[in-house]
Amino acid sequence: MREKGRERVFLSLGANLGDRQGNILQALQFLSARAVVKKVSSFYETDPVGYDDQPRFLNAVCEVETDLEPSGLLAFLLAIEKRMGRLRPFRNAPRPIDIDLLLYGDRLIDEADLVVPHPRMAERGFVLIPLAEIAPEVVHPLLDRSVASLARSVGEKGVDRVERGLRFRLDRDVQQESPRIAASLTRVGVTNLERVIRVTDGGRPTLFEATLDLFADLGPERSGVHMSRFSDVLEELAEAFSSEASPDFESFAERLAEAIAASQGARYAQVRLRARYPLERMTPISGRKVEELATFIGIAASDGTRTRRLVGVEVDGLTVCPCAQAIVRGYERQLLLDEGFSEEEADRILDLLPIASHNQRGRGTLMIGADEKVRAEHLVSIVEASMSSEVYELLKRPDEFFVVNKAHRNPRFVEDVVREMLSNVGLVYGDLPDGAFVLARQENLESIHRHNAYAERQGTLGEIRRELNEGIETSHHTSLEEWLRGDRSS
Ligand SMILES: Nc1ncnc2c1ncn2[C@@H]1O[C@H](COP(=O)(O)OP(=O)(O)OP(=O)(O)O)[C@@H](O)[C@H]1O
Ligand SMILES: Nc1nc2c(c(=O)[nH]1)N=C(CO)CN2
Repeated sequence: MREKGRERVFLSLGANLGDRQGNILQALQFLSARAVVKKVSSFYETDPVGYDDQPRFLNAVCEVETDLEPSGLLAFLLAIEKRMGRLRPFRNAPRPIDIDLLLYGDRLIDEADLVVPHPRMAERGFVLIPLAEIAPEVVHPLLDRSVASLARSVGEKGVDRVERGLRFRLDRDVQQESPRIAASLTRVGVTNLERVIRVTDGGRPTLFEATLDLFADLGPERSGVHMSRFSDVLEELAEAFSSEASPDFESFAERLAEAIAASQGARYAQVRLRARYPLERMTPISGRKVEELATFIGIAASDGTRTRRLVGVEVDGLTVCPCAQAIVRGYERQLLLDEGFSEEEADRILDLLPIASHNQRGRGTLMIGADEKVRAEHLVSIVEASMSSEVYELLKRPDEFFVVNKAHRNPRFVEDVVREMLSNVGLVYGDLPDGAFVLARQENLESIHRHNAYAERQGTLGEIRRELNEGIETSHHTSLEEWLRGDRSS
C-alpha cells in the first residue's frame, strides 16, 4: 500500500550499448538501494530518436517509491549512470544506461539541471508506450492528458515489445528424452520449498510461512520432470487463493496436487505442506491467555481424476516414564516399611503422593485422511490429551505445579501415547467412514538417553476399529502412501 501522501514517481530506462537487458536490470537493482521499485514495464526494442546513426535501444519504464526529493533523486540517477560507465562524449550518444525522471507526482519543476515532467516525454513513443502499460490513467500535469491518450497520439511505430530472457536456442527438451535406464520413479520433485501462502481462515486472510514438498511420478520413458513448473503452479495458485473464501491448508495442498498432476502430465502427484499456526490458549490454573504455535500439516495426492487429502498436526507435550516411576515407587515403599509403616499404610501413602520419574518433551503427530472436514485445531487437543500432560509457553507457579502433577499422575510410554490417540480418534470421529485414514506417531526426546523413543500406527479407521471394538488383530496396516494412492473403500 502506498503511504498516505506519497507521490508516484516514474522513471524511464534506456540502453543501446553492451548487454542492454543486463544493464537495465542492473540499474533497477541499484535503484532498489534507495527506492522501492513498485512496477516495471515490459522491455521494448526501439528505433533511436534524435540521432539515427546508432544501435537500437532497449527501453523500459518503472514506478518507484522514494523518500528522496526530486533533486536528490536526480543526483542518485546520475550517480547510477556514472557507476555503470556512462560517458557523455556528445548529446544523444550511445549509452550503456540512461535513466530519466519522467514524473514526480504532480510536481512542476523548471530548474537549470532538472525539468519535470521530462520535457520530451510527451513526444516519445519509447517512453509513453511502456508508461501506458503500467500507468495508463496517470495524467500529465502540464498537458492535462492521460498517459494512455498521449501514447495513442504518438503511436507504437518503432517501439516493439520484446520478451525478457537470455538468448539461447533450445534444440532439445532434455526432460522429455528417453532415459538410459528405463525405470519408472515413484516420486520426483522438489522438497523444502519455502513460500508465504495466504489462507482465508474464517474469512480473515492470513499469511503463513509454509514449507512444501511437491512430487510427481515419472514414467520409464521420460528422463525428468519439469522442476520449474512446480513453483510456477504454486505461484499461480497462491495468487488465486488470496482472493478466495475460507480455504484451509489441506484444500491448498489438494488444489496444488491437482494442478501439478495436470502440468506434469503425471499419473500421480503429491503435495506435503507444513506451516506454523498460532493457537489461542488458556493456562490451566491462572487462566491467562497465551498464544502458542502448532505445526499444521496438509497432504494431498491426485491421479488427475481423484484426490485424497489429509490434515495433520505436530504438537509437543510432556511424557513421564511409567517404568522409572514404578522403580521409584518400589524404592519408596521399602523406605516406608523400614520406617515402621505397615504394608497397607505404605501403599496408601504412595497412592496419595506424586511419585518421581524422568520426564521428557514428546512430539506427537496425528493425521486424518478423509473427504469430510476435520479441523486441525481439534487434532491438537487429541494429541495433547494423549500425552502425560500438555505443555505451555508461559506458566505461573500454580500452572507449573498443575502440569508436573498431571504428568506424574498419567505416566505414559510412547506406545501408550499412540494407543491413546487411536482410542481418542475413535471416540471423537465415530461418524467418519471406515475408509478414512489415521496416522498416529509419538517420538520422545528421552531425558535419560541420547536417543529418542518412537512408536507409530498407520491404518484405515476400519482396520483400527476392528481391533479396538472387536479385538480382531489386523495383519495389514494400510500405510499413508498406500492410502494416498489406493482405493479408500477398504
Ligand atoms: N527530468 C530529467 N531527467 C533526467 N535528467 C534531466 C531531467 N531534467 C533535466 N535533466 C538534466 O539533463 C541532463 C542531461 O541528461 P542526459 O545526458 O541523460 O540527456 P539525454 O538522455 O542524452 O537526453 P534527453 O534529456 O533528451 O533524454 C542531466 O544531467 C540533468 O541535469
Ligand atoms: N529509442 C530511443 N531513442 C532515444 C533514447 C532512448 O532511450 N530510446 N534516448 C535518448 C536520449 O535520452 C535519445 N533517443
